[in-house]
Amino acid sequence: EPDDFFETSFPCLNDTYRFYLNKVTGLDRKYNTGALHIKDILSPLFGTLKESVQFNYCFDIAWMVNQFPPEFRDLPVLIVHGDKREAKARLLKQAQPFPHVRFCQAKLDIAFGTHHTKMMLLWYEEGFRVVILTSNLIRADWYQKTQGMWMSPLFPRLPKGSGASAGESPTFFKRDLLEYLASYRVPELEEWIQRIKEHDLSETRVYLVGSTPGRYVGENMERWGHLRLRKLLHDHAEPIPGEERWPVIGQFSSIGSMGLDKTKWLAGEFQRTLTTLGKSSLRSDTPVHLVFPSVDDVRTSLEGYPAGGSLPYSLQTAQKQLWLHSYFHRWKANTTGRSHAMPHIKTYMRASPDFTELAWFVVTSSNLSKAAWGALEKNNTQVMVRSYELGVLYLPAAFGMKTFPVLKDPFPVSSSSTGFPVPFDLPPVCYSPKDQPWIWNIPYNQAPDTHGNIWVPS
Ligand SMILES: O=C(O)c1cnc2c(S(=O)(=O)O)cccc2c1O
Repeated sequence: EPDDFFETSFPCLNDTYRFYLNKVTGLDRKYNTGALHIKDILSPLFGTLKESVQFNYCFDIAWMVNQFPPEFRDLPVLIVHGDKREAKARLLKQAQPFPHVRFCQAKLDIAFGTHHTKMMLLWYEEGFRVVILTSNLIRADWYQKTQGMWMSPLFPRLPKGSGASAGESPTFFKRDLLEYLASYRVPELEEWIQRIKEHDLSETRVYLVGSTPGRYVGENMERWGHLRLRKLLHDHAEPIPGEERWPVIGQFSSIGSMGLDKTKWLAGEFQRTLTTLGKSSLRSDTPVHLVFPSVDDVRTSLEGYPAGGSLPYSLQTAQKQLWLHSYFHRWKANTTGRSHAMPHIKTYMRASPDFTELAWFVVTSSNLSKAAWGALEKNNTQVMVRSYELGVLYLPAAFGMKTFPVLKDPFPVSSSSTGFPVPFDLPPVCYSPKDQPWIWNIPYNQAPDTHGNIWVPS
């Protein structure tokens, strides 16, 4: 049920799951009803903004300022980023003309870690809203890519003097969000932690799945990354008869080094997590489908080869793990009209053998990488996470269901559907023998893209 004046006035949003795709320029309008542009998210229709925080990786500050409606355009914005040294200087220089934009540098003390987390904290006159998303704050990420977000309900202020545990949700989202923010250990977020404490987050039905750089032992191993996901699936999902035949699907826009064979991480600890449902886990016979665009998917996309600029799979990494490519499936999304809008969204899910039901669904900033999800070390007594990541887990039990039915036609969106709007076609389609995974740092000059261009990286 729409939770407040704002959402009822916005055209038909799916407020069962609050999972939305970005608008894509150039699609039939049918495929953009219920999809959101950044200007929609920041619109007064969702609340009267007072201040906001933008957690992200890549920023175009002047463009970002312009996405706010004029009446909100000079309200304070805090940027949480991971840039250092010259990159940090360039970022701060971008904000020279905008005194209302301030910065907070996230600590990145482990090599190759990045600040991938994408989140908006929106403080309104009327309350508070959280958006967890996959898009950078640059024009190209909101133009012709498939991107996703979870948009929270409007969280009202708690009555004065409410206790510390007030406003908690059945999924402990308030505690977990506060712990995630506290993990930055930066003064700039203190006032935001305090503000969130004063609000009622009890209507939240998703679980928070975050990553914060560090080396974790003991109970702390289950706080972040894939061991956090495993803990949630162990504690809040039910075993399913014949679950070994329920495939796992991972879909992402970049890939890290997975080691010399599948046992090193993917088919070991990561698959053990993804196949957990209640007490049972590692099903080594469970099908694992990985969705990553082929060269032809990129070539024939709306953006053409330049879409590959946001699919940073390098030749150096790919040639060390040719075994991985046998898991790959094409990017096909006729269901959402987005087969030619390359994915920058990242999603993970467990589907029924006939792909009509889901046991769970995750939308996140996390790509297929040990840096994002964490990797066990020291004989499985420690887990190392390199990057900041953030996503949400949808579990049927939190929606009073046993499984999520897969929604066949998500567009135009229907606000009351109980079907889950999976953003791409199920079952995923295997690469043909001629298909190759997109690799971003090699030339493609044999066939022109949709704009008649070839790709010759420098
Ligand atoms: O959205 C992100 O968090 C993100 C992070 N990194 C990217 C890179 S690279 O830093 O890996 O070279 C290259 C192209 C796109 C990227 C991107 O979209």
